[in-house]
Amino acid sequence: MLMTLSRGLGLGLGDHVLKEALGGDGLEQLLKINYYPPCPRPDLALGVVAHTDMSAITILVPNHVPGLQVFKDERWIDVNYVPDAVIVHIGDQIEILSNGIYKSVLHRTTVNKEKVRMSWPVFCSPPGEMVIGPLQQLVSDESPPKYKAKKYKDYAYCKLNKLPQ
Ligand SMILES: O=C(O)CCC(=O)C(=O)O
Ligand SMILES: [Fe+2]
Repeated sequence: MLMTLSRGLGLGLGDHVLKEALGGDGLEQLLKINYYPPCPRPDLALGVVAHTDMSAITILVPNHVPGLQVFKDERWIDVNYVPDAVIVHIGDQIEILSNGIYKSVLHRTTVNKEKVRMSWPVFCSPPGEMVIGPLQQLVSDESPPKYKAKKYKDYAYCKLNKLPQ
C-alpha cells in the first residue's frame, strides 16, 4: 500500500509525492478492533452508521460474517467476504490531496441476528501537525482547490466534533 502511495495512485504525480505529502515515514497507523454482537433486530440497528474515514487510507481485515456496505450509484452495496483478502478504503485525506479526483468511500455496517461480526481496520493517517490540502500539482485556474488546507489534527477535531471543516 505504501508502494501505491509512493507511486502517486495514478494521479500522474512523481514517485513519493503522495507519501511525502502524508508525512513520509511518519505516516501513522492506528489499529481499531470492532466487535459487533448478535442483534435480535438487525432491521432496526446498524453496527456503524454511514461515514467516511478521516484517514488517508484504511486497510481492513473482516471476519467471515458479512456486514460492510459501501454507497455507490445511489444505493448500498454489500461487500463480499473474500478469504485472505484485505479491504482498502480511500479516506478523506486522499480525497483532499487529490483535490477530489479520488473520493473517500461512504460506508456503514449492518449487524447479524445470530453471529458475531468483527473487523480490524488499520487507519493510515498523517501526523497531526502535517498540513493537508490539495496538492499544488493538481490545482490550476481550471481546477481551483476544493478543500481548505489545515493541520490533520484540526481536521480530526472538526470531524469528531461534527464541526464544519
Ligand atoms: O466493520 C467494518 O467493516 C467497518 C468499520 C468501519 O467502518 C470503521 O471502523 O471505521
Ligand atoms: Fe470506517
